[in-house]
Amino acid sequence: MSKLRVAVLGARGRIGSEAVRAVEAADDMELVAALGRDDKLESLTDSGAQVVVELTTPASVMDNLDFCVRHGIHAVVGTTGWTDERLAQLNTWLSGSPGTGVLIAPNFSIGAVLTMKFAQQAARYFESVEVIELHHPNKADAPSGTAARTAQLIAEARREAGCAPQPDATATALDGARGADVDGIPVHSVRLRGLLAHQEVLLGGEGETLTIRHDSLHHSSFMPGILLGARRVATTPGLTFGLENFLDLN
Ligand SMILES: NC(=O)C1=CN([C@@H]2O[C@H](COP(=O)(O)OP(=O)(O)OC[C@H]3O[C@@H](n4cnc5c(N)ncnc54)[C@H](OP(=O)(O)O)[C@@H]3O)[C@@H](O)[C@H]2O)C=CC1
Ligand SMILES: O=C(O)C1=N[C@H](C(=O)O)C[C@H](O)C1
Repeated sequence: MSKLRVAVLGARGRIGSEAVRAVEAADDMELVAALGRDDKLESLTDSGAQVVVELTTPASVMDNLDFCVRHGIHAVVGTTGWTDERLAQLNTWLSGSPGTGVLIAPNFSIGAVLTMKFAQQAARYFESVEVIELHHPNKADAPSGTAARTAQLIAEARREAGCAPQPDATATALDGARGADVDGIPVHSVRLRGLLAHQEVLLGGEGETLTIRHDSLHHSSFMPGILLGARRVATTPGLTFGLENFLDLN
């Protein structure tokens, strides 16, 4: 059977360099291009890449996906910075290239995907919910894509269950003291040398709290999800948001 021809964009970055090694080690894949900021996107078409793994920066990802979709190259995207406007733009591009698949995964690690699912399940049963994400200080953005997605999922679950807004009578003396407001859920970002990627969801009710915590201790935690995404995206046309769509979590 022929191997899946995979290219990595952002190949010299923290997660991109790990993805290069993971693709090289996969028996069913061939790494056909490993590109950095100054490399030409035409290398993707020249090398016959079928799937691109996009691990660059929020400033670069849209141009890269525009190129991929125009050339019918499927993409597995870990890069953060997704807004409704960006998703709408991507969907417009995809509508002009009906066979092409794009997976955007706010987080590729199974533990983080489960954290989001568990938080979504628990959200309706507690009066208060807050999200704390903790990352290395070189991370480009805050809050993390995972925390933003977690907060959105929690907010949706609470709306569907008819929950009241959570109580918070604080008069803040300093801007930011209560974190960022993501769809009504406070999200706090910690940047600390020594950390990699961590998240806690704190839920509180009368006389009890529940904490759901996940720790990515090494970039290897993201690799099974990236490889799964690369194997599945070519047969899943259109936009898929979240690795959970490729997992059987029931
Ligand atoms: N979804 C997930 O599970 C995960 C997502 N991420 C996300 O992935 C992204 C990258 O993170 P990280 O590896 O830590 O960041 P790094 O800064 O370490 O790596 C980004 C790399 O992308 C390169 N780059 C920038 N622009 C382009 C371009 N136009 N074409 C090709 N390469 C380019 C950079 O090159 P240069 O150094 O020359 O600027 C750099 O090597 C972030 O958005 C991060 O949040 C990270 C981990 C897991
Ligand atoms: O930049 C990182 O490191 C990570 N980025 C993603 C995010 O913003 O959620 C995924 C993970 O948290 C690591």
